[in-house]
Amino acid sequence: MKKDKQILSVKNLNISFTQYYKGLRAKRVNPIKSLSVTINAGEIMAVIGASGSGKSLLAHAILGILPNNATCGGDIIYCGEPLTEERKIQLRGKEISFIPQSVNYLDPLMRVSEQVKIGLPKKEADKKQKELFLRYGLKEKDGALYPFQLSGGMLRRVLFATSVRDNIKLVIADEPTPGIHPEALSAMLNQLRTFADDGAAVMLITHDIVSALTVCDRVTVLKDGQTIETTMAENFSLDGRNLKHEYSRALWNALPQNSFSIYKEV
Ligand SMILES: Nc1ncnc2c1ncn2[C@@H]1O[C@H](COP(=O)(O)OP(=O)(O)OP(=O)(O)O)[C@@H](O)[C@H]1O
Repeated sequence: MKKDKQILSVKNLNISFTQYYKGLRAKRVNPIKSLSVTINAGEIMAVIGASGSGKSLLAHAILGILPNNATCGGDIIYCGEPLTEERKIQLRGKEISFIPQSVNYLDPLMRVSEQVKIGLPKKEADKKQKELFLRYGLKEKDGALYPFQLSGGMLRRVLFATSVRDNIKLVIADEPTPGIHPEALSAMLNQLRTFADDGAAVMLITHDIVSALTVCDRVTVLKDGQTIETTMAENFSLDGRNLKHEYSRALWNALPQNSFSIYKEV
């Protein structure tokens, strides 16, 4: 895929909710007012902002998973065409990959190895699932477990592994890395870079801007449901301090780059 081609363009997104109380329409709230972001092929865009600024709602609007009481305005263009609700359903889990913030997206009644296989070509599913387990430090025996039997950090890795598929054009990663081991962090950030290097557009929603700056190309800042800044990662500064320059390079150098030596089965 040609790099620099625009994959995603969100223009003037507006989301409001009708809230009900005891079955009666009570009031409308409008947390997303005018939010715009574009992401090109080959690019990782970090989306940051305070809690409640609208990061997850942006992701959910793109993916078509807003609740029924939401009204959504503005334009979402994907590969040059409007991303209709029907196309969202068709492309989700195929061309459009989602790494959700909540581990509740995992099926509580399905063994984790089966969940990692969903959407993989049948012939290669077993082999690929084993590769993904190795890459994200999951042990073979973890595969036989159900989500409630895994630790929080392990669940994050399972969620991440379910997002790695062939032919992905857009990745929406909503806070994929909280509370995980440095080796898993390194593997996940490397995977996001690989998605982009293979031509995908990647949206990385996060509060961990120092980690994000190790891999992202640009940063979009949201405040109260609006885009207030989009800048190159190299130039991003907070209170006058250039974070990439001062911290992210050091973090990247400190992260383990050998995948999961300590997890390998003996
Ligand atoms: N179903 C809903 N009904 C009413 N308001 C909602 C609904 N879902 C989200 N909101 C509101 O929209 C705002 C943005 O929520 P969102 O989840 O996008 O925040 P966020 O930036 O992802 O926060 P965090 O960093 O804490 O995950 C919040 O004020 C939230 O309360």
